[in-house]
Amino acid sequence: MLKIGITGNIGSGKTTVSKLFEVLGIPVFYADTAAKNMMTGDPQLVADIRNAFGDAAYFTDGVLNRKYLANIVFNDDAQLAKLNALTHPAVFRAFDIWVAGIKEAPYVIKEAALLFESASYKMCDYSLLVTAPLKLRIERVTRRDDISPAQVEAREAKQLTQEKKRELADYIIENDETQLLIPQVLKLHETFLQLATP
Ligand SMILES: CC(C)(COP(=O)(O)OP(=O)(O)OC[C@H]1O[C@@H](n2cnc3c(N)ncnc32)[C@H](O)[C@@H]1O)[C@@H](O)C(=O)NCCC(=O)NCCS
Ligand SMILES: Nc1ncnc2c1ncn2[C@@H]1O[C@H](COP(=O)(O)OP(=O)(O)OP(=O)(O)O)[C@@H](O)[C@H]1O
Repeated sequence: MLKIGITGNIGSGKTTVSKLFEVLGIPVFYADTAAKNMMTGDPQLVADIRNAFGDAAYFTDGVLNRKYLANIVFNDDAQLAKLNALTHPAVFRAFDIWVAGIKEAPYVIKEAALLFESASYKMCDYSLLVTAPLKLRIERVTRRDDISPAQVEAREAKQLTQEKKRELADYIIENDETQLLIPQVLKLHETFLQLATP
């Protein structure tokens, strides 16, 4: 099964692009959502996170306290590395299980914020980067989330630069609002269908 990894820096539009591929019938695995599901649903991971970050990482009803955790990890590289070391292996395993369960698709997509940083692109056949200028990405994320521009920039600083990712990516979608997204997605869909044809 052909595997395409979709990534992009914070606010680039990788989830928006992934949803367009879903509309075309392509199964998409959302690594970040999988991570979050396991961070509340996998008892071993929950115990590890409580041990590493304290019981305050969870509300009393078991919901992950994302603000608390974000405040710790996005202000301290060692803490972020600790969280990544706990969550990423679990996400990798979940992706393999998910792919094994897909029977009838020409190709599948893994959407992951940290595709290149976590080396999970090595488990994909091709990578697709969604890009947009930082100013626009900050505007998008502060409009979408309860987060300040400085907090968006702090997260951006924890990710490989967009320029570095341009060098690593096999395909690029420019989501800077000068080009429409849908035609770019349709063109790549055709390319991936051809790549998937034996
Ligand atoms: C720290 C958490 C709780 C903060 O939650 P919050 O709702 O504030 O942010 P959200 O998850 O929506 O992430 C928004 C964006 O932040 C950036 N981001 C998230 N996790 C990371 C990370 N580990 N390193 C760098 N940037 C990150 C990404 O651009 C992401 O798309 C959450 O991001 C998390 O659980 N991260 C660990 C899981 C993970 O590594 N996910 C990344 C892909 S697998
Ligand atoms: N071309 C576009 N035009 C207008 N709004 C857009 C466009 N692309 C994305 N957005 C909006 O910008 C915000 C960020 O997009 P999206 O959530 O897809 O990005 P992301 O890369 O997955 O973000 P994050 O890294 O924060 O998870 C969303 O609110 C989305 O609706």
